[in-house]
Amino acid sequence: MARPRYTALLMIVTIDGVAASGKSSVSSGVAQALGVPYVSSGLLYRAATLLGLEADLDLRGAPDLLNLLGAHPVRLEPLAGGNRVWQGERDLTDDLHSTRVDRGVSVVAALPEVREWVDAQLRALPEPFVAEGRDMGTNVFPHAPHKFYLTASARIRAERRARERPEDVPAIEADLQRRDELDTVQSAPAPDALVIDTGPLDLQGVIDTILTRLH
Ligand SMILES: Nc1ncnc2c1ncn2[C@@H]1O[C@H](COP(=O)(O)OP(=O)(O)OP(=O)(O)O)[C@@H](O)[C@H]1O
Ligand SMILES: Nc1ccn([C@H]2C[C@H](O)[C@@H](COP(=O)(O)O)O2)c(=O)n1
Repeated sequence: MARPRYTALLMIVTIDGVAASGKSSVSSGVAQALGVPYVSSGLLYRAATLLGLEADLDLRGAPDLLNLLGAHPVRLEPLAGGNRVWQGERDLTDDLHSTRVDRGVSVVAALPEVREWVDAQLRALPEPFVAEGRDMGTNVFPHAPHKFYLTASARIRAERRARERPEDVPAIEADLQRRDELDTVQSAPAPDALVIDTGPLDLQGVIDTILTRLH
């Protein structure tokens, strides 16, 4: 294997941030530059939400949700170009970013039992990787040597998301602000994380900002 260009190659890099701050896109770009997978922790919360919705469960009911997840295990496949989430042979990935999942996932993510379920899967993954989410640098991988936290105004984030979805910006902005509030508990930046306001930067600019700190 060629000599690593970045000191982070053999470690964990955490990229946390608020909803639609660019975590997945930036993590994918950083991971591809490093030649390592990136891990999208939010997808596991989204998968639990989707399966709970499909089973018509009360998303506040941890026991039924955990029974469902135990009976039909979910697997996160971290790849440098993007994550896939499987339940048996079923690829759930393309159904995880719907508005109905968006509107239910904060409820599921607030359940301690579901957080333990997610954290156990993340900590079992073989290093190195880039881990993105809300609490990678605070709770899941507190000893990671390289931590980043992405922010941007709700309006800027909504404008970016509107390019992906046929919804108007004010509606998306309101949804993002609601999710920000619901996710506040687990979304604070780690004290040793570099906070990056992505508002003035394009996507590559954010990726480069991070890579320059990984040499
Ligand atoms: N700095 C940037 N400049 C312009 N567009 C960006 C920037 N960062 C991300 N984007 C775009 O904003 C949208 C949201 O990014 P992304 O899905 O990576 O955010 P996220 O934080 O992972 O979202 P979620 O919290 O919903 O998982 C995507 O279309 C992405 O390409
Ligand atoms: N480590 C994490 C990752 C995500 N969540 C919550 C926050 C969101 O409401 C939801 C989906 O995350 P996203 O795909 O938008 O990054 O899951 C969390 O609590 N902790």
